Amino acid sequence: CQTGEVAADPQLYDQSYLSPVTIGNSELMLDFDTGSADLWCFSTESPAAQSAGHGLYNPSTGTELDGAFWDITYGDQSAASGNVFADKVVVGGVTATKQAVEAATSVSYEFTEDVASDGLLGLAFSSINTILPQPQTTFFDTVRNSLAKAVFTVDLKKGAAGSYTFGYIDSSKYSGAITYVPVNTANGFWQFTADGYSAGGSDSSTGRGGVAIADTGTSLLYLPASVAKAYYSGIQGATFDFRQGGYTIPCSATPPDFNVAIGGKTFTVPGSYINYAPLRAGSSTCFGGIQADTGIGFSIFGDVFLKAVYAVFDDSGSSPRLGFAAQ
Ligand SMILES: O=C(CN1CCCCC1)Nc1ccc2c(c1)OCO2
Repeated sequence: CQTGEVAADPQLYDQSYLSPVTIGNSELMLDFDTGSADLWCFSTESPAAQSAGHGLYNPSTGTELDGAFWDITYGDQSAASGNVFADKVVVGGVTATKQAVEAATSVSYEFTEDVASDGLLGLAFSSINTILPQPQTTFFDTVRNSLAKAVFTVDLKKGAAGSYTFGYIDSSKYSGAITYVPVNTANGFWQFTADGYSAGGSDSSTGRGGVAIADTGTSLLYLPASVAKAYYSGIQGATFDFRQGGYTIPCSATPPDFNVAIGGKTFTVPGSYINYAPLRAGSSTCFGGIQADTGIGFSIFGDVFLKAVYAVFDDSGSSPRLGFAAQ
């Protein structure tokens, strides 16, 4: 019965969180992403112009999956593609002896520029793995039956190292009870329904809830346009800046706390988390941590929300469920 824990190191402004993973005989820093289902990394096959500064996987330790290839495009239109090897992958002591490791032969500039990240480790459902002609399992699905309990947990923090655990829930990491809600796996995401939202101390709702996904790979909190609009209407100097691609606020603002009702419980995102980051170094205008989910099709509970809670991704029962507790 395997269990394990690995650190989640925040990158600048908590834009993403990176964790050490041993693949074959190299240790790489990967972005654990509950919003996708591919484990891919920069490799010795990647063009040098794209992989400069990144840790590389050397497929010589693996066994090539003949004829298998992968090609993924994320919601922010970043992309990567390549071929596939079966190799040993170890995360916090939890070992998958033959994990599908997707070696990149091409990546978009967003990944080239993010020199701290050597790739992604997908933790969504294997139904959306992009390997063709035969999709392969995520790391969690590969090791699931060998775990003490078929769960992983997410404990991200603002500006500090958090952790992911596999195979167990750590009661020292949260307060109060864990509130569980059912997950709809039809789209391959950890998808659930949020009941409603409100701002500040008031219980004046900023809007009804809706369909949402828990996504560690997305930095911000994308909500229905009406909820985002109502939230920013309470902040002096807040504006929707279409050139910046979303709501901005004065960096000097103190945004109100943001409350989310899930499973009949209310979880609070401190207002400071929503004063996300200066548009550019030294700017006095900041990008908002809450943005509209217009065009996405569902809300995205990314890191701005997840770093305010302890989250349990539970596939140990008859159907998957998500648990949330106050941190
Ligand atoms: O693409 C992502 C997350 N993605 C995770 C892998 C690394 C690159 C970023 N999130 C996302 C998903 C939907 C979106 C969006 C962003 O912006 C608008 O719609």
